[in-house]
Amino acid sequence: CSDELFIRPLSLVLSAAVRKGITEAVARAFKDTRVKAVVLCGENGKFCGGADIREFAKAMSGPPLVPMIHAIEAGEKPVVAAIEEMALGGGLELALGCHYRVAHAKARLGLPEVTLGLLPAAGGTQRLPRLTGIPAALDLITTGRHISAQEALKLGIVDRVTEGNAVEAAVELALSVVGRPLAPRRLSNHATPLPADLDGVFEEVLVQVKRRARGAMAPVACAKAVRAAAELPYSRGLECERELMNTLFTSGQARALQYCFFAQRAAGKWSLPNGARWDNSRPRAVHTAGVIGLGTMGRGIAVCLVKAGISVVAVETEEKQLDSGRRAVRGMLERDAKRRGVTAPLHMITFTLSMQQLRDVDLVIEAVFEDMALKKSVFAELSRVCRPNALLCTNTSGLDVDELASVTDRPPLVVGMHFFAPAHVMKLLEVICGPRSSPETVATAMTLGKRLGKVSVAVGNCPGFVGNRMLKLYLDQAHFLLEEGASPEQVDQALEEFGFALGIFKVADLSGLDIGWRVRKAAGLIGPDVDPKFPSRHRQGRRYCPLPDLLCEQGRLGQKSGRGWYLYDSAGGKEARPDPAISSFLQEYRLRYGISARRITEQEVVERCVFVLANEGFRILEDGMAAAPEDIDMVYVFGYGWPRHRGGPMFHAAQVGLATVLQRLEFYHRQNPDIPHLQPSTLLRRLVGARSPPMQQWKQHIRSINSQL
Ligand SMILES: CC/C=C\CC(=O)SCCNC(=O)CCNC(=O)[C@H](O)C(C)(C)COP(=O)(O)OP(=O)(O)OC[C@H]1O[C@@H](n2cnc3c(N)ncnc32)[C@H](O)[C@@H]1OP(=O)(O)O
Repeated sequence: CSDELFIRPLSLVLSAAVRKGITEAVARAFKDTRVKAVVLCGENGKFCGGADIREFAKAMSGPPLVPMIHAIEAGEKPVVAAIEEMALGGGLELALGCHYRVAHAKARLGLPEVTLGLLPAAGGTQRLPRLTGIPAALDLITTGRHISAQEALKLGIVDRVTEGNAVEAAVELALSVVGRPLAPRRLSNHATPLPADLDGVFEEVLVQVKRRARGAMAPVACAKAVRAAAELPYSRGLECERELMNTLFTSGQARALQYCFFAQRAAGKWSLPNGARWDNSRPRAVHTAGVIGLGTMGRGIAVCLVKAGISVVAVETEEKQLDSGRRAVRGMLERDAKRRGVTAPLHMITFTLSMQQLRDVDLVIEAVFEDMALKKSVFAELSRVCRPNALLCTNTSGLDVDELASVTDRPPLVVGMHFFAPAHVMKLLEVICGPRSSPETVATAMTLGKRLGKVSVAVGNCPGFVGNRMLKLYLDQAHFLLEEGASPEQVDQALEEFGFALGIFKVADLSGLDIGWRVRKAAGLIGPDVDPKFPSRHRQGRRYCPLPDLLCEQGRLGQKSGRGWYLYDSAGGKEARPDPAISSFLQEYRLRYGISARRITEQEVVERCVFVLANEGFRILEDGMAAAPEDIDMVYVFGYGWPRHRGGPMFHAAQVGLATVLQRLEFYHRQNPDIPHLQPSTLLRRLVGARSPPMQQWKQHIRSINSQL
């Protein structure tokens, strides 16, 4: 209409073209005497997803965001942001520069820059604290969490929430405020409301952010920028925001986190050598699912399915297990519902001892004990019981999916779905594509994973798949380092300093040392021919470390037994304490085998553990067990506590420099010629020979296109 001007950003993100469009249109609107007020809204019902992250890697072009937002705020006509669906990052900062904000009830708002290694540097760290106060701003800016429109209303971030059309509501508001003074609506004019104990608030936040993301720079910089809003006038606060942003922007951490953003999305775009892809294979609808086995994994999987709105039939073999499984699953669902203020969907799950109850389900996820014979008998039975087109999935963590498929009447409908414990919490799902899994089956498993809130990564069918195949070698290095002179706490500390959520020995204690023990027995590494008094340090033609076996023989099984690599207060105790008994045990061991302990540096711990991961990643790429380095990285970031701000083992190798990684591996291999996995992989050598091309080009250097996917 003639008295208003609608300005529509062109896309989801504030690209150079969109910034240009907004800048020019706002200037026109402010000049045009017919225009009384301005409403900013997005295209296709989405306000704005923030700056265009892809532009960060390029030279800056188009009008910068800060002056654009400043011009809006300084304008003499009211500007109202109509927030539909989302206002994130620079999008929310743009809205904060407007004089009023109206949000649709379903909209999400947030400043997720910290998750990209950045801070809200378009005035967000200065305007938000002035609006909400310090504690709320610190929370939103240092975590990057998205909030609902209702929470935004409570915090004062939006002025109105509507169930109806947000643009119409914004127009109504805009027209109603024409002529009112704008100065009080300019957030940069506001004084920041200060909490009584300012120092205490910041100290607490710094402790929290350092605990949450070890070694990550951005959350600390975010807190510093908010502190500037508390202590400095707006313009000086803005300078501080800019300086902090400049440091972050060029950091390796920001590059790694932005890489993770795109890698996570790329992992969903799977493809198989037969031409089947994410965009040409239709997933099946899944309304009902069976879960077999209600141990730790089965319980978590059942909870995920129910929470995603899928009816579940949960099967156990004995009344006792069924009862404890039922109690555990119901408890988890009830606690979750209570947290979210909703009713627990207990009616969506039935518990039974009869496999027959699975006859009508769309898909079954088997989560029984990791034993091939047992799993085969379950799959043979499922073949008889389930309807012919039901998908059969196994939650194996490393067994041959094709061997399981071979006992069924439907190999194309068999696929691996490897969840990570606890399955209702951990974000990773490895989808194991057997050589006979059909495109539709793979598409269904990948889509189901997404529906369960997981990051699904398609991987090939080899022992341990991607994650555990690499983990084995990482763990081996840690054990060898103990033999050579390190202590578990020294290794863990180095890895935690690097950024891992937990050191490898703490992880091993948490998972239970008997798991690996069983796997080694099954692999024939432990057996009657091993001398119990003096177990060999060489098995199957390579160096072998019997330390974890010796621990298991002593009943030190980890946290659950109160003792493992660490000491715990009681069985199941959480706090890991260094155990002097382990120190003596290691000394005696070295003495017995004539190993003279040497001083091991933090650098050696990290390089050997981390480079061996990347080295195996290169072998996985060569073997065609993962389609791209991004997939390997996402497995590690979402399943193995790899620090996201280091991008993943493959990204880290590229960032350190492939030539350096090669040279360090060669060095360690020369020192340890009996550890074949320290020998640099062919692909790594070839990439270094080709002058370390960027990751997107690595595929071109894989000689035999040997994809198992
Ligand atoms: C001076 C500095 C000022 C400001 C700094 C910033 O604003 S940094 C950016 C802050 N914004 C974000 O972090 C939001 C990132 N995006 C998202 O969280 C989600 O993409 C979103 C917007 C909630 C939409 O989610 P949805 O699940 O619907 O889609 P999907 O994630 O698959 O994304 C669709 C495609 O859009 C691409 N994309 C999304 N956001 C951005 C972005 N900010 N920049 C560039 N590209 C973006 C995404 O990669 C997908 O494309 P694809 O080709 O499929 O990878």
